[in-house]
Amino acid sequence: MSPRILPSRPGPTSQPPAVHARLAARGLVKRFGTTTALAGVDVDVADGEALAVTGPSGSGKSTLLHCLAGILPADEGAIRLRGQDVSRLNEAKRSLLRRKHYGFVFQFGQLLAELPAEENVALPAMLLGASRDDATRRAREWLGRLGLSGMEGRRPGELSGGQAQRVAVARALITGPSVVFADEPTGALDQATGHEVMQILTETTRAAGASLVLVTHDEDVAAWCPRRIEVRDGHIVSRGASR
Ligand SMILES: Nc1ncnc2c1ncn2[C@@H]1O[C@H](COP(=O)(O)OP(=O)(O)OP(=O)(O)O)[C@@H](O)[C@H]1O
Repeated sequence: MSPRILPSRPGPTSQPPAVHARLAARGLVKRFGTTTALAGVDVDVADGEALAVTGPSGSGKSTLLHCLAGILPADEGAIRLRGQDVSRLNEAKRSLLRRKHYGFVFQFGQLLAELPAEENVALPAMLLGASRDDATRRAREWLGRLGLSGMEGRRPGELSGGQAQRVAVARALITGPSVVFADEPTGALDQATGHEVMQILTETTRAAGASLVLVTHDEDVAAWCPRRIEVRDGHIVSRGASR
């Protein structure tokens, strides 16, 4: 079935999402009751690019990430992933979309506390049908690549904050995602550890051929991405190269 060109309910802009972009959104609107968190946002994410989304607290950064990643359905607007319309999927299909095509790194809490690092990393691969043996082998490879050899059996509580975020990066990349979404991935870390995690996140994401969408309020963290957009009151107020 060929994808629809236009959104069923167009947002404030009339342009359809760019077909050439890996991920493209047009006219995204998201309301929570009387609060308009996104007021008609257009975003393109190119193949393999790293894009920072900056802005003050409450500006709509996380809401934008959640809508782009299919965690939340937008109220209006259209989103295409590799040219395919993913705007109007139901929760079950959005869940499958996230599992198959996206990886996630959050500030903290995405690792399951009761599972050792290698099982945390292996889990997304198993959810996509890999056998336990295959998923565990791949998880160990990823943990080795991220400098965590010897720590495969440790639970998240037995890892430092920076080590736990490396596990989260491995977990995000094990399924070979198209796009990695990171929301304040260094928010719980000191500056030096945050720097280390950003280096690993940007390098491994690029090497894996995934695009990266990074939400942060921190200018130094945003600077790891070549391009950035700034959100204020649910609008994009600037677009350009990071410093
Ligand atoms: N689930 C929700 N229910 C009600 N209002 C919400 C919800 N999520 C976000 N909002 C509101 O939407 C607006 C944008 O919130 P959002 O979390 O996207 O901002 P943010 O830029 O990521 O902020 P921060 O940097 O503090 O995390 C805010 O006014 C917020 O209060």
